[in-house]
Amino acid sequence: MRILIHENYQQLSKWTAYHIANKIAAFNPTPEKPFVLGLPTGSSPVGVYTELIELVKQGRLSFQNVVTFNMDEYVGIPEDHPQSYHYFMDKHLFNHIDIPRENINILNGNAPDLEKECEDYEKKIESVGGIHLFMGGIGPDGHIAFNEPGSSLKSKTRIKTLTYDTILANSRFFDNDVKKVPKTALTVGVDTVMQADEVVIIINGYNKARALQKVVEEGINHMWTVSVLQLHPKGMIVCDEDATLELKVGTVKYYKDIEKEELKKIPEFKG
Ligand SMILES: N[C@@H]1[C@@H](O)[C@H](O)[C@@H](COP(=O)(O)O)O[C@@H]1O
Repeated sequence: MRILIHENYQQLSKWTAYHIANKIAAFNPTPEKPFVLGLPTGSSPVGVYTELIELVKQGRLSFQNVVTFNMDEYVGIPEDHPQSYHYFMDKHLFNHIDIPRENINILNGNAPDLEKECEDYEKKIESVGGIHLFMGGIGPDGHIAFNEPGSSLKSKTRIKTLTYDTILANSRFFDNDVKKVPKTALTVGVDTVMQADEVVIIINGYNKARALQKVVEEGINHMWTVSVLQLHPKGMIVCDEDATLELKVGTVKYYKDIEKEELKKIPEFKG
């Protein structure tokens, strides 16, 4: 598992966006052979989305042959609700890039049969040949997508009940009223993410420091679901200095040293 410690959020966002853009360009996607990208919501990826939009606007990157799968969606709020993940993705990415609407996949939290919706989502991922790169964020409790503590590390797409911690954390988007936050969500499973060829997880800010410490310095544990990344052959955490607060000084030095060439690069986009 690689850990890239960037000075700040801006640098982290730029590095990650350029990393993704380079992967798409190098793949040389076509309608028959699209690049398949897994995407998260939340505040963590917003900087990456802003950078990707900029590359598209400059005419240097195209999403014409990119197929996306989002991680999760609340159950029971309308798609045009400002806090739905459908709305979020349109606002922060899809409305500003050249991706065909039919290439966008987001779980439908209002489907008449939610279990079938989840099964169909897995089948759809399979039918396009799997996900090439899955980008993710984490909750302060180390959850990935909505795989709350205690989720099976082999889980697939399904309905999950949200923990009080998550409801509380997300109430900032619902007028700070926990009662307004949906209590269930549809989410890809831990294993759905792990099946991707490459996984890139963004961890930024002080409130993620404890989770980062668990994931990097402790073992794989279902109580910190993102820790399963230790098993991925191409797993990467991209974090900022703030998130490293709980890591040992030696750990931080170690990763900064082995990644120093990569960090120096602030990658160029070659596409
Ligand atoms: N389901 C989402 C996660 O996918 C996301 O990673 C997390 C963190 O959000 P933020 O990036 O705003 O901290 O929020 C929600 O729980």
